Amino acid sequence: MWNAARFAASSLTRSTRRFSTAIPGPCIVHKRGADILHDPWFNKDTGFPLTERDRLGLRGLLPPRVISFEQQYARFMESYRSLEKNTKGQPEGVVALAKWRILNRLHDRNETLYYRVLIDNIQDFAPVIYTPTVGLVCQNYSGLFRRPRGMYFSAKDKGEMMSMIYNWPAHQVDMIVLTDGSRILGLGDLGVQGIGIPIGKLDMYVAAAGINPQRILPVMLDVGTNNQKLLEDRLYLGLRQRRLEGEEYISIVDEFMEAVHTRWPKAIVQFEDFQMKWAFETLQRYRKRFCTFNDDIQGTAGVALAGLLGAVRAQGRPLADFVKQKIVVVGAGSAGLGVLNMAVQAVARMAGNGEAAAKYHFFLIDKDGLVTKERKNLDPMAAPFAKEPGAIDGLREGASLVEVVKKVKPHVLLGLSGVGGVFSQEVLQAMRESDSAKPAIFAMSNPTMNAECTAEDAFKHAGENIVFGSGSPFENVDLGNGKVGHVNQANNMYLFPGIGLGALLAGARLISDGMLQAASECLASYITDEDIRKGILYPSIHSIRHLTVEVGAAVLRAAVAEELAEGHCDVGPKELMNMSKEETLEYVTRNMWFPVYSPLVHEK
Ligand SMILES: NC(=O)C1=CN([C@@H]2O[C@H](COP(=O)(O)OP(=O)(O)OC[C@H]3O[C@@H](n4cnc5c(N)ncnc54)[C@H](O)[C@@H]3O)[C@@H](O)[C@H]2O)C=CC1
Ligand SMILES: CC(=O)C(=O)O
Ligand SMILES: [Mg+2]
Repeated sequence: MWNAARFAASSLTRSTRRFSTAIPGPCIVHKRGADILHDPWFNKDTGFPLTERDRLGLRGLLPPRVISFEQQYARFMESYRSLEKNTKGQPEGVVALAKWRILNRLHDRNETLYYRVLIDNIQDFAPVIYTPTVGLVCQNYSGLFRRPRGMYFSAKDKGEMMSMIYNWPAHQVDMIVLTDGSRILGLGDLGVQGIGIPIGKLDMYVAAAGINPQRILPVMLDVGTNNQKLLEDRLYLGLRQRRLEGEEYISIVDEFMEAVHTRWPKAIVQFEDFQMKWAFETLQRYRKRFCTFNDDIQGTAGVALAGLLGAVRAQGRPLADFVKQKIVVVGAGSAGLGVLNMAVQAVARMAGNGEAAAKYHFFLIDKDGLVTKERKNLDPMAAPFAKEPGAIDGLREGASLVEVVKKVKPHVLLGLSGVGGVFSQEVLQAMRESDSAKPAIFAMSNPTMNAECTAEDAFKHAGENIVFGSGSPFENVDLGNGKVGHVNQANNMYLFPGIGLGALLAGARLISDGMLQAASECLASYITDEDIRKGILYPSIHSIRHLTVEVGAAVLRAAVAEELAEGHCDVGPKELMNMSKEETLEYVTRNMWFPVYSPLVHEK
């Protein structure tokens, strides 16, 4: 297995590392000849040196000229840039899918080159392999399907999973992203087609956290779909049945979790894009037994909290003023409730009083308007945030968003509703009357068409003085006279890679609230006061690998402090405990994979 392609980590800076002359250690392969060319983990295309071609039985299977990694890289980028040029003016979706296809073909052929171009060009490529294009890919997945990636466990595999898990070719798996496809971004139930999400998230793990791509596993749990259009689609590749519910459903997830942990006891499982009821239920069910977390509930909450704290700083106020901020959260799903729970914990910590007082300033709105205690069938997860009807500015059960904003004059308006445009012109204009000198608007739903508002509309209607964040990327807004409205990408991608990396390198037994809080605080403190004054709440995606080192180290140190760290490979818990902050950063960086061609050595 590939274990030596690691770079001297201390040289990692905020900028991207260029081609190095350091000779990477060898990598053992158990294949020869054409089998290697067809294995994207080991394939180097025309980059195999002649001696290696001899060693591996490749002579004659490739054109004779050896092309260097740098030349291959340049050649790929040239094709990508000409594709961009040639598709100019074509519909957005067509261009997006064409870009995804060219990257996907490289992914399927040569992972080393793929991850290198991804890391170096993350700003250009993240929107293709992650949100927004990944949403379009999922919607069209059955038609786009050419080669499988990851594993599929279906309701038909009940009783077989313990043996199926051994069909995966890698001996070791560190990071698993699992979905059941029931709530893919803001696009709803996409059934088996949701596999694109675990693939995209794990690509971000490799690019940002340096997780070895041979040790990642995207997984789809196909328990059916309630999407009628898909059930009637003759091309649909998933089970053509309605979703399992209740005991039948949970027994499938249980069996999968047992199978994974039998084969890879230290693997971390990230739950992604589960509908709310199962998102919370599975989190409670597994978080104490396995090293697992729910990205939509916990990763999103950490990123949002960092943004909320940044918004306080942007107003020129001390952090302690967070307890006085009035925050309207639109969307009472797994993401919105996750954010509120974490924000309440933060307020309670800062104010040193009970959580009940903290909730006073938080307002929750769902598809039926303001959530109050009068709500029929009030969801128990939303109940702690339900307001006493009439108690605040006379606001009644089900009050509309615009009414709430007009009466509350919130410091922050945060959308996790999955509904595009729900921050209408009237709502945004009402934010001009906010009690904040610099109101914050977060339109966090994905993909772009599901964002609660566009960046342009936010600055146009709510005023130039806002801070703005969106889940999917938007261009900065030209405000005229040389002024720029900065757009932050408020996306859990700034935390989940570091959470997974820190937990992995700690050998954490589980992922605690303290570890998640450490991740969020690390992100919040990453931004300088000077940047905050410009409305910058999150780092540029260029810095994501550097940020992830810091987040990973913070998570690791929190695991050590809580005595949850059992050690990783040959680094035991005592050694982790004795590491200084700098040594922890160095340890994390040293263990991150970086794509270079390693000499391949064949072993039977
Ligand atoms: N930026 C980021 O990092 C993340 C963004 N998200 C996005 O958040 C969105 C929601 O995700 P979940 O909470 O998991 O979904 P969910 O389906 O659990 O919850 C959606 C909530 O929105 C409410 N809602 C629907 N229509 C509404 C309307 N017109 N006005 C007000 N509320 C309305 C629903 O009642 C429900 O409470 C998705 O679009 C997802 O892409 C989720 C996780 C991370
Ligand atoms: C970003 C993410 O996890 C979501 O939109 O679901
Ligand atoms: Mg998600």
